[in-house]
Amino acid sequence: MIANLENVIKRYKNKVVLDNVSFEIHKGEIIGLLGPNGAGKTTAIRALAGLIDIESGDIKLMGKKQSINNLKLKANIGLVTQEVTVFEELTAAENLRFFGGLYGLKGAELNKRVEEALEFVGLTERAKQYPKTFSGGMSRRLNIACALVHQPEFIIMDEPTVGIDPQSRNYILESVKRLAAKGTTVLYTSHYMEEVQAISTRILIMDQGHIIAQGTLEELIKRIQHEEKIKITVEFASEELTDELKAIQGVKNIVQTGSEYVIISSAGSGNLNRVLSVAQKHGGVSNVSADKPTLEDVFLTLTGKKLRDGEEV
Ligand SMILES: Nc1ncnc2c1ncn2[C@@H]1O[C@H](COP(=O)(O)OP(=O)(O)OP(=O)(O)O)[C@@H](O)[C@H]1O
Repeated sequence: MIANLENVIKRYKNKVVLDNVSFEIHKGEIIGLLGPNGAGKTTAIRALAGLIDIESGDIKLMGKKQSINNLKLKANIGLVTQEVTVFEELTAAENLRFFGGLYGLKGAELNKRVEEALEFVGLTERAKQYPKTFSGGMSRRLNIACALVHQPEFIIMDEPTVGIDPQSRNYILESVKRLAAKGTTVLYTSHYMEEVQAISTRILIMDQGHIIAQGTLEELIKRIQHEEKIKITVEFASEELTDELKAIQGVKNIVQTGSEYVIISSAGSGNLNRVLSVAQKHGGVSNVSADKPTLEDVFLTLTGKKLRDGEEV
């Protein structure tokens, strides 16, 4: 077992940010921790990495109790923070030498690790350049290299792809898979469900301080497969239409984005005709589809919110 959180509670002032959070991470897994802004992902990671105290509960890393003072345990993990934390006045290689040095690496071993880390993130050619000359994506890749120069067995990445170009984003996602193929365990947080869906061997869904579901993508989708999902595009969206759709028997959730409505009903509701006749009454429908469920639907069914913007339905 790489990590184990048991009934972890963390509060900031009066707000419970981690509310009885429990999960396990096993060797070689790529865990995708998915949740909207403010769900508690970064707080969970900080607690796991021993950067903050918790109010109650237990956190174990590699079988040992995690705490703020456990420096030895921290040496076994790599943490890629949301903010890029490289030094602008050091070259890419010098940054890596600095971080490697913090973990006690020196001499030939340090040189080798620095070269490997640069190669791993595709920055070998940029070794002697300063981060201020880098694109956002390249800086993020250097940030990742700094967190893995000491070759930790567990690497935690907090939204490493926010605000970068698609090419660097793909590069980072591929590098996560390559890390896992080498036996490194990865915890990857994101509010992009496509990323989590693409790389994770197991997914944890977090909302308002709770882990609300966990499992493989297939397992999570199976949980909601009995739901009906109807997508319609209407000619005239209105509050009255939304209210009438909500009132149809069996309808559990409705998400409206402009003129598009996604209507989730419980199993066997057979609501397609009812939905269409309500929409007809309000000006007609220009498009209808019934899609296969995605991770976004799992989130929507469990929370009644869209993942991307945390918007209430
Ligand atoms: N140091 C702090 N002091 C007070 N409140 C905090 C602190 N850190 C986080 N919070 C609050 O705790 C909640 C969870 O925040 P957290 O950063 O863990 O969420 P998140 O899921 O990582 O979101 P994001 O994707 O925006 O980073 C938020 O409501 C946030 O405002």
